[in-house]
Amino acid sequence: MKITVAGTGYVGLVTGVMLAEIGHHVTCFDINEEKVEGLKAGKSPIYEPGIDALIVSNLDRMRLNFTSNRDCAYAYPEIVIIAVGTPEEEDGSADLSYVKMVAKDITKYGKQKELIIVTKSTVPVGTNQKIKKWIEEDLQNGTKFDLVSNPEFLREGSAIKDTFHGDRIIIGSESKLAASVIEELYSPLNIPILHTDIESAEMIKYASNAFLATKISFINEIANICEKVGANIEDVSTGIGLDNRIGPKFLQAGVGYGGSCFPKDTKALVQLAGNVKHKFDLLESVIEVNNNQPLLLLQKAREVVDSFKGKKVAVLGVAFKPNTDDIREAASLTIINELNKEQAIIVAYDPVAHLKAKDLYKQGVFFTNDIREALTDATLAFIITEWDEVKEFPIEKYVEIMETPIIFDGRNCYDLHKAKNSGISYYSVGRQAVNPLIINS
Ligand SMILES: NC(=O)C1=CN([C@@H]2O[C@H](COP(=O)(O)OP(=O)(O)OC[C@H]3O[C@@H](n4cnc5c(N)ncnc54)[C@H](O)[C@@H]3O)[C@@H](O)[C@H]2O)C=CC1
Ligand SMILES: O=C(O)[C@H]1O[C@H](OP(=O)(O)OP(=O)(O)OC[C@H]2O[C@@H](n3ccc(=O)[nH]c3=O)[C@H](O)[C@@H]2O)[C@H](O)[C@@H](O)[C@@H]1O
Repeated sequence: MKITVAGTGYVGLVTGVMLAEIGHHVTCFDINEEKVEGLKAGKSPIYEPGIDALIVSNLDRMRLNFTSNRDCAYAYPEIVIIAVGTPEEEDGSADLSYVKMVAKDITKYGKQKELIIVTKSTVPVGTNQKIKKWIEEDLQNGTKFDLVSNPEFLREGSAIKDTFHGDRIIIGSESKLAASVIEELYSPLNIPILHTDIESAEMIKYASNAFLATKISFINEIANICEKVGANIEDVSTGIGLDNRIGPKFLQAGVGYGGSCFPKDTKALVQLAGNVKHKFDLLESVIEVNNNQPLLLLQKAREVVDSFKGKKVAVLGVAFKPNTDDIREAASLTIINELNKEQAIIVAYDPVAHLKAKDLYKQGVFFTNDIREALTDATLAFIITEWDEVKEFPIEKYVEIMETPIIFDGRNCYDLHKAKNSGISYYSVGRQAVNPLIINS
C-alpha cells in the first residue's frame, strides 16, 4: 500500500520504517527540513537501537523516502498516518495544533478520491471527530475519507522490538471497510488486533499510560514506607509481582517516571475528566507522588551534607530512562535544577544524552560521556538513569576516585551487600542506608 506518515519523531519514524520493512511504500513527511535532509542521507535524528540499519536498507530498496514537500507527501497516498507531537498546553491539556496542521495539509494538497486517515498521535477522546470536522470544512468535492484511531504503544529504547512484536494493535473506526484495510496493513506482524469504536480506541491509549504511571507511583509510595519501617522494596516488589494478577512489570521503585508521554498523558487525562465534570483524584495523586519522588532523593542528600554550595556533585544518567537520548521530563533535570540553584558544581554523565542536555544549561553544569570524569574528586553522586554503563561500573572505583564516596542511587542499581563491602556510603530507594555517614560542609 502507498502510505504517508506525517511526523518523523520517535513514533512516525519507527512506524514508517516498520511499514516499509513489511513491504509497503512509505513516504515520511516532516516540517523540519534539517531532520528530513539527515534522514535522506540515512541518518536517524533519534537514538534508537536498531533503527539506522532499517532506514538504510529500506532507502536502498526504494520502499522508504523522506520529504518536506507537502505536494509529494499528500498528493496520492492511500493512507495518511498522523504521528506528530501532541505536547501539553499550560493547563495540562493536549495541544492539537500540529494535528490540525496535518488535517489542513491533507485537504489542501490531497488529489486522491479516497483516503484513510489514521491517527497514531496520542489524542484526547473526541479528537478524531474534530479532525473529521477540520477536513470536512474544506474538502474537495467528491473526495471520500475515513478515519481510524490507531494509538501507539511503543517504548523509547525498545521501539523497534515493540513495533514488530507489540502486545496488541487497536483499530477504532466507524467504517468497517477502513478498519479491515488497516488490519490488512498490519497483518504481516501477526499481532493480536482489537476493533473498537473511535472513542474507546482514544481512551485505551490514555488509560494504558495512566495505569502504568499509577503502578509506578504506587510502588514508589510503598518504597517510601519501606524505608521507614525497615523493609526492602526489591523483595517487596518481587513478592507482589509473583501474584499473576499483579505481574512483575512496572514495579521498579526509583526517582519516578519521566519522558515525553507519562507526564503529559496523565495530566491530559485529568483535564479530559475535568471537562466532563469528573475529578480524577486517583490520577492527581499519582502525578503528585511522581513530582515529589526526585525531591525525596535530594532530601536524603541534604540530611547528609549541610550544603551543596561549591561541592562537586556527579549526576549519573541524564536521559529519562536507559537506551534513549530523550531528556524530556527527565528526573535528572529536576535534580540538576535544584543542585544548580544551590550552587553545586555539577558534572552530569550520560553515554548518549550528554550533548542534548548541554544545550539546556548556560552555566554551572558540565556534561560528559566519561563516567570517570564525572566522578573524579566528587563529594557525592546521584544515580538517576540505570544505564548498563552505570550498573556495571565497579563499586570499588567510587572509593578510589571520589573525594568522599557517597552515592544516592535513584534506581537501586547495586546490591546492598556489595555496597557494604565496598565501603561506599550508599543510599537507595526503599532500602536501608548502607555505611551511612555525616560530613560537615
Ligand atoms: N515517544 C513515544 O515513545 C511515544 C509517543 N506517542 C505519541 O505519538 C505522538 C508523537 O510523539 P513523538 O514521536 O515522540 O514526537 P516527536 O516530538 O519526537 O516528533 C514529532 C515530529 O512531528 C513533526 N511535525 C510537527 N508538525 C508537523 C506537521 N504539521 N507535519 C509533519 N510533521 C510535523 C516534528 O517536526 C517532529 O519531527 C505524540 O502524540 C506522542 O504522545 C505514542 C507512543 C509512544
Ligand atoms: O505513550 C508513550 O509514549 C509510551 O510511554 C511509555 O513508554 P516510555 O515513556 O518510552 O518508557 P517506559 O519504559 O514506559 O518508562 C517511562 C518512565 O517510567 C519509569 N519507570 C518504568 C518502569 C518502572 O518499573 N519504574 C519506573 O520508574 C522509567 O524510568 C521512565 O522514566 C509506555 O511504556 C509506552 O507503552 C507508551 O507507548
